[in-house]
Amino acid sequence: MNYFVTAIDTDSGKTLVSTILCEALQADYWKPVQAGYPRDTEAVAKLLDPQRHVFFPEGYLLQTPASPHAAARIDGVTIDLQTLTPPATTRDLIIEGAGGCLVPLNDHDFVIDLAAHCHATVILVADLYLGSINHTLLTVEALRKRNLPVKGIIFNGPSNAESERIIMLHTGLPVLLRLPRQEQVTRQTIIDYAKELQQHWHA
Ligand SMILES: Nc1ncnc2c1ncn2[C@@H]1O[C@H](COP(=O)(O)OP(=O)(O)OP(=O)(O)O)[C@@H](O)[C@H]1O
Ligand SMILES: C[C@H](N)[C@H](N)CCCCCC(=O)O
Ligand SMILES: [Mg+2]
Repeated sequence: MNYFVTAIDTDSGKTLVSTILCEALQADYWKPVQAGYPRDTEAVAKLLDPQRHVFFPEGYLLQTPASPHAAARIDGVTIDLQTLTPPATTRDLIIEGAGGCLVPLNDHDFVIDLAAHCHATVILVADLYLGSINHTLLTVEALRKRNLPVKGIIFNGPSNAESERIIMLHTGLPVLLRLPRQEQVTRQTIIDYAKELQQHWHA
């Protein structure tokens, strides 16, 4: 099964959550479009057992840390959604987006279109900064408008009980995990939160 990890913004914790998902589901990992360095694929691979997962090469590895459509233009390439076919694997595949849902890949397609193109179920990462209620509800509206299946939300970083309550009330989505801010992210962090995620996965 393919899972597409998106978020309400860039730097919301998709890479960290993707690593936990790979551990929890014993899944492989693919970042179709990487804009700038360090590569998310390397960050994920560093925290997982290399014997148990495949870390597929990026579809587009762009040099500039910018919106993919702009980074691609700087590199003199155009991102073509049709070339971004998920790699074949017998395991589950965790596909990590770039930035949020409506980040442009080119003048026509958005990151959210990749989720549909990959026939993936979406996992939404939301942090709880002031402004995140609006960003989260808008993101869920955009996903629903496209009839994309959404497995649930993962809240990342400092908690905010009232924000969580109102987001759950309006979206009806299950919370798959709450991931507090870590002083240090180690292999043990990934193992611990993978176990917690497994408990909510089939609930
Ligand atoms: N819960 C957390 N505890 C500690 N550090 C975190 C946590 N969540 C995210 N970070 C750190 O914040 C930074 C941004 O997170 P991350 O790279 O996962 O974001 P992203 O959504 O994948 O961004 P991008 O759109 O660039 O892919 C990273 O340095 C990451 O290690
Ligand atoms: C470079 C960065 N870390 C992400 N990979 C891309 C974020 C694009 C955000 C575009 C936008 O919403 O303005
Ligand atoms: Mg990332």
